[in-house]
Amino acid sequence: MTIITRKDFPEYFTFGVATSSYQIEGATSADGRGPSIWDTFCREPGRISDGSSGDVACDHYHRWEEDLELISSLGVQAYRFSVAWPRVQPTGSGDINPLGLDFYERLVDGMLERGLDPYLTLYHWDLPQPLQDVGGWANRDTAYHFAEYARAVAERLGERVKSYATLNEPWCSSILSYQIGEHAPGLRNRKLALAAAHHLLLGHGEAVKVLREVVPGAAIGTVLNLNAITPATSSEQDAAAARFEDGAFNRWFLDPLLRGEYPADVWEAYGDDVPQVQPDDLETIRQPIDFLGVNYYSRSVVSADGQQQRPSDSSYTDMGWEVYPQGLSDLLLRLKADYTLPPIYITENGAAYKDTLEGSAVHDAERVAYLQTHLAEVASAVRQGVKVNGYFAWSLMDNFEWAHGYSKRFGLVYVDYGDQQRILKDSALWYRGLAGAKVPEL
Ligand SMILES: OC[C@H]1NNC[C@@H](O)[C@@H]1O
Repeated sequence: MTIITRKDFPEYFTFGVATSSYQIEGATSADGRGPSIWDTFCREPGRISDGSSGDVACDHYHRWEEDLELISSLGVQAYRFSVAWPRVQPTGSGDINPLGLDFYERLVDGMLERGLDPYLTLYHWDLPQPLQDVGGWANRDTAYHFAEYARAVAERLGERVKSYATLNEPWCSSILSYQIGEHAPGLRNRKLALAAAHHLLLGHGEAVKVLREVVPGAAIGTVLNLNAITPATSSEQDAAAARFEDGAFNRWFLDPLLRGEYPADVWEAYGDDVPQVQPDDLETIRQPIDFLGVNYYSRSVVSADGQQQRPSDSSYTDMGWEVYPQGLSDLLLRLKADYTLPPIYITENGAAYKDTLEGSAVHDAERVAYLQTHLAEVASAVRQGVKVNGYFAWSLMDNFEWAHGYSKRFGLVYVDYGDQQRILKDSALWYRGLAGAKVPEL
């Protein structure tokens, strides 16, 4: 296995860790926070594999100072976190809740005091429930409400926040949520899902306009989950299936954001389910961004019969995802070849494994290997000319893994949910050795 060191990365390269509000904060009714679609979803029987919710999670809302100390101890330069819209604007429109903004102001100031660069995500899936009551992202108005929420956050936090990402993984908050039904609000309607995807992208564009006005000195961008996609065999049928999957999963978001158009092949296949697009929408969506966040976990091996293939010579994480590091460099080189790109950040990369606490240690060798091999691919892509400015490990600590509840552990830090103790896994120690290393004299 390729052993990588800090000198494999450019001097300017940022190492960080990432989390999201609903997955770690808990305190779901504290200080004026309103209900989100995930609070609702978790109460619907059968939606969450272990019947849990984010009501307590990692209790980060109360333990944020301890957690900032933990992040700082990892030697990273940056912390990627998200703001809970329902804390800031409990109904999703109208009144702003100052106590909600107070929490994020404390958090951001706490980062700055510890020399951590705040990388903020405005929307990581916790939509205020009252907006869903009138259609959620399938309702075009939500895009405009999102821009006003972005204004409230940026006006309070300003350019103390180095980087503002509008969305996290719009494919998940539209297709997985409104068509596949695995995520909140748990609908199964492709027309609504494609409308939600369009309005998420429109909300991104409207929010970028607001952020350019309010925080012109901050970096502004968005975050997509993208897959490397491989046909199962060399047959034309499998190749066509892989092209379509690439179109529906990757290009459906990349093309509007970076080219101002939807992929024509996929648009045609969607027939009457395509979204209603107003004349100026795509110009709004395609505004220039300062960075593109890429979340990469695995690849898709696609066959014409629609079955996901599982190559027998690969290993798999606890999520059942193939460990395929080369897919990350393949993806980055493809993005460079096919698009005019802003700088890229790997805003999420990591793996769930069944971790075992042994005294006060977790020997997660598989996760160390996963991180090492994927970071080696990032270094390779950088050497080949892809402008990657940073990498955020998913996740800082074990947390609420959506429909899997607390049954999947992605953290570099183990969380004992019984007493909320945080315990550094071997992967945290390894990552500290890389991220915290002094940048070699060039
Ligand atoms: O499934 C692992 C992660 N993927 N991206 C979004 C995060 O919220 C997930 O926990």
